[in-house]
Amino acid sequence: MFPPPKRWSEKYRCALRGLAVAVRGEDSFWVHLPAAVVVIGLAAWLRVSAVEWLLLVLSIGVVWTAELFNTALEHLAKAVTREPNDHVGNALDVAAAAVLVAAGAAKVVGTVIFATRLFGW
Ligand SMILES: Nc1ncnc2c1ncn2[C@@H]1O[C@H](COP(=O)(O)OP(=O)(O)OP(=O)(O)O)[C@@H](O)[C@H]1O
Repeated sequence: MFPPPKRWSEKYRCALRGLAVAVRGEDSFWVHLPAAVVVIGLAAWLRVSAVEWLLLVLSIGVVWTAELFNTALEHLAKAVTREPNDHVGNALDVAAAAVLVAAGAAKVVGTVIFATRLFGW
């Protein structure tokens, strides 16, 4: 939105628009979204503890946050140049690595919590 919004309600609207832009434009969200639904459903079914709920919600939030920053960088990169550029390439690869790290950590958290409940680890 330009000029930048002054009121908080407009700032929230911008943030929600950003979320919609990212979810609509980025295929990865169509993996993250069902994954989050499955994790929440499984957590409810297995009646995980409050601390486990917090870890799972935090993990989902960290993955989504990383993916949102990654998407933001992709948009910025396209605005800066469409030509091959080593710095742009590195920036995009580092942002993608952030998603990979967050998703890997979330996978470990989910596996440990659910395996403990399902198989009594
Ligand atoms: N301008 C550029 N200069 C150098 N490398 C680039 C550039 N643009 C993209 N790349 C390389 O291509 C990779 C994918 O870029 P980008 O994420 O923008 O593509 P995409 O196909 O839109 O990805 P996604 O499917 O995640 O939206 C980057 O990680 C980077 O390695």
